Amino acid sequence: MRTVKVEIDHAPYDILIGKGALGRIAQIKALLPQPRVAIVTNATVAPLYLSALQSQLEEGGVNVLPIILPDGEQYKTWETLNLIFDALLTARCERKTTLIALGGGVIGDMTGFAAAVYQRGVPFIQIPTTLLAQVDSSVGGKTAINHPLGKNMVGAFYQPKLVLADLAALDTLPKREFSAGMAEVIKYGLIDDLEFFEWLEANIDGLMARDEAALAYAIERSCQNKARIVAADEKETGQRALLNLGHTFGHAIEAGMGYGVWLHGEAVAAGMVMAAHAARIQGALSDSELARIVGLLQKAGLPVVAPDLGADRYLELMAQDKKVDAGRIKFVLIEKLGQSYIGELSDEVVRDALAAGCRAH
Ligand SMILES: NC(=O)c1ccc[n+]([C@@H]2O[C@H](COP(=O)([O-])OP(=O)(O)OC[C@H]3O[C@@H](n4cnc5c(N)ncnc54)[C@H](O)[C@@H]3O)[C@@H](O)[C@H]2O)c1
Ligand SMILES: O=C(O)C(=O)C[C@@H](O)[C@H](O)[C@H](O)COP(=O)(O)O
Ligand SMILES: [Zn+2]
Repeated sequence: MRTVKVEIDHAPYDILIGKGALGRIAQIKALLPQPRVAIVTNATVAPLYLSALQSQLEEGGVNVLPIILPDGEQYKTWETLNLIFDALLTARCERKTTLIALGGGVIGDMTGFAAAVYQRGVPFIQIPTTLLAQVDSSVGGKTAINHPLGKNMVGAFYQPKLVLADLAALDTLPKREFSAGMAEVIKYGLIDDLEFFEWLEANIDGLMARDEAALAYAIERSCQNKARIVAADEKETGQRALLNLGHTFGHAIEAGMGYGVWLHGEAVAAGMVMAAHAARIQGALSDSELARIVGLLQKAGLPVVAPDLGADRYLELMAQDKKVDAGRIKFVLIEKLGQSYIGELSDEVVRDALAAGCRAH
């Protein structure tokens, strides 16, 4: 079992990565202020992993309330969040009840938000079951729901007490969802870890074949990168925004196409290609470096051409981005291969990058 430590000073916590992490009941129990948990999951994950977790907790003397939500990004809403509160209140869950998120990023984001606000805050634990959730959404404490006008528009920063990333859970993950997780993995290489980007180029076949050692390394390195960035800037007053590489374009794709049509990771992949085009236009990337980024994303089974929503529609959607400051859109930009920064783009470069990102390669 690999352990990554997240050192946010008021709330340090561990990320355990490895086969069997889901069965680390002692670690969970040690953190419970009261032997009572609510496991929030969805209709797809429940039949796969809920009963094993629930029975092990119950055998350990923990009272378990399962809450099963509908599955899908389109359900990351106020209405679904309310189902969690309805269940917690009906079962008279108290302030010392711990919420456990068992599922992908949608479940993690909603459970974290529910934990942040239920009775003004209860403890929560992340048990991520998708690759994306294991490398990204379960770590760092961003929680949210979507709004028809924009992604993750209502939420809170609220850290989990523990993250259990069980590699065995990935065995049941559909290929398309696995690829979506790879987008966020590749993102870390492009943000500030050229060595990891090159390791990914060398090991992409093994990763796509879900080789256990390669996967464990990629998840650990991704979590280390995320933990380092979040520890330096938990509330995104500066450098944490680097984790948004490809997301300004990507969130516009998700909202513009209708939540759930493009998976988050797919939209981020096409968004990173748009960011790479902007860098190419500005001379920060060569043609061959742009081709390396596109090639790696393609080998990971990801789309590299964005839907053509029209530049004006993209600009309208991107104007809702949470990084907008005094009306100006801030982008995560590529300085060179393996190094990114936060900055602005001229209207002309944005339009050229949007047009290039929507054209076939
Ligand atoms: N908080 C953050 O820092 C952060 C970071 C990245 C993404 N996100 C958010 O995460 C969400 C995307 O997460 P996701 O890609 O995990 O999507 P998801 O939660 O929708 O899960 C993807 C699909 O896989 C299913 N699934 C989950 N685990 C499975 C398993 N082990 N076997 C079979 N099927 C399984 C789910 O039911 C779902 O149908 C988006 O809402 C995105 O905005 C948040
Ligand atoms: O943790 C972060 O910070 C991230 O930006 C990680 C992203 O992968 C993730 O999609 C996040 O939810 C996006 O945040 P948002 O603030 O743009 O909604
Ligand atoms: Zn993301």
